[in-house]
Amino acid sequence: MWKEKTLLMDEKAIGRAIRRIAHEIIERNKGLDKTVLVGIHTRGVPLAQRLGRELAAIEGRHVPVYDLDISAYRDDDRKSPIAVSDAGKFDADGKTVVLVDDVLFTGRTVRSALNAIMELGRPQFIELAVLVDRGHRELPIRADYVGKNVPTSRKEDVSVQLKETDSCDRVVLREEN
Ligand SMILES: O=P(O)(O)OC[C@H]1O[C@H](OP(=O)(O)OP(=O)(O)O)[C@H](O)[C@@H]1O
Ligand SMILES: O=c1cc[nH]c(=O)[nH]1
Repeated sequence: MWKEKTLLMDEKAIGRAIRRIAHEIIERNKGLDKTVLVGIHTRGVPLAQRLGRELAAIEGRHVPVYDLDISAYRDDDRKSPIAVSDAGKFDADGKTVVLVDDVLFTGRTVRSALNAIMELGRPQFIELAVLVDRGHRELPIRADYVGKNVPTSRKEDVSVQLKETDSCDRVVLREEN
């Protein structure tokens, strides 16, 4: 049983973090000409969609958003690890792919996502955006865009809740009861 300990981000803080990351992506990539977003299932997908809407609102242009379901990849179902959620086919060749996830912990999910993307094309750059970086990396992986850095113990858990998948927008630090 998990017990909620601390509210790390409320709805406003999540919204502000996504807006800031959108500005950082535009600044770092000098626009959005080659940018595509890939949300990692589950909560990376609505976060990528929100980021896509922010980018469109700021720059006045559409940015493709795709879903990546790592569980399909891990189960060795190579048929379609990328579920296309945007018009047209996933095309990463020469592009800047921004991977989006809710929490970065050991880095193993991102490693699987990198494998899946590299098998599907040859992006020029792959960047990583996460809402929360909670530390404890087990692989040499870091995020380029971070909503909030949260020092945690290994016994704790960061629970990201989003309206699209949960009943509300909040990020909570939990501990085992
Ligand atoms: O850096 P890591 O150690 O890989 O941990 C981070 C991953 O763990 C969670 O996903 P989870 O596998 O719990 O699935 P979910 O997104 O469906 O909740 C989270 O959404 C990240 O994708
Ligand atoms: O704390 C954690 C660790 C991995 N994935 C999560 O969603 N939270």
